[in-house]
Amino acid sequence: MSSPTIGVFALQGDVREHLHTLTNLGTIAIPVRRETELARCDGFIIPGGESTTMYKLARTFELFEPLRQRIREGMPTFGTCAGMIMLADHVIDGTKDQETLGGLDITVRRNAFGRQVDSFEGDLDFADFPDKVHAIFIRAPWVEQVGPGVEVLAQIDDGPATGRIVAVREGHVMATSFHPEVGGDDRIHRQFVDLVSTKS
Ligand SMILES: NC(=O)CC[C@H](N)C(=O)O
Repeated sequence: MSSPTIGVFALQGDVREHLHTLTNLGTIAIPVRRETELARCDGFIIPGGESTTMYKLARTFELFEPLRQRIREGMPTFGTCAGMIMLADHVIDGTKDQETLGGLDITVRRNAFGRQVDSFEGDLDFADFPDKVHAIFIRAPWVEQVGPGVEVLAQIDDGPATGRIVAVREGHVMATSFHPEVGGDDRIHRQFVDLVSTKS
């Protein structure tokens, strides 16, 4: 099969790291700022950044509705950190006018880990990977509730946040609270590319 084209939401956030990882995995990775670029994509990544700014820019650039539509129609989509917030059906501690694309039947809490430990790293068990994933959290959300169709892929297993859900998948949509695009471990991206390849 020919290489899938995977778009990265490029109006805000750590776009370059995702493009780099996707290119290394042999996909055609493109930054997406407008609807015509979105139309070329077999799969899509929403990076870390600032979800309220992402929301506003997506509206301004008229990407919000087309993107929401593509996700509803089944385009495999992966969100990291702010991207997870964008894909959540419900947000706690969002700003008043913040809307999300939705796609995951989850409730996320923004900036959930609190000010004092707002950024940290740790090793996590992740779904069926034999070795732990090194996870980098930067003012990250956690998943407070999941609907019946949502698969939990990773949870915090140490410290005061033990048990908090930080990676999920529901059908063609997956998300992590942390940043797998940073740090050189491409296993989660690889899993996403497999998901795109089986769907396209
Ligand atoms: N690193 C990140 O993506 C942080 C997410 C940010 N706190 C938000 O609410 O959008």
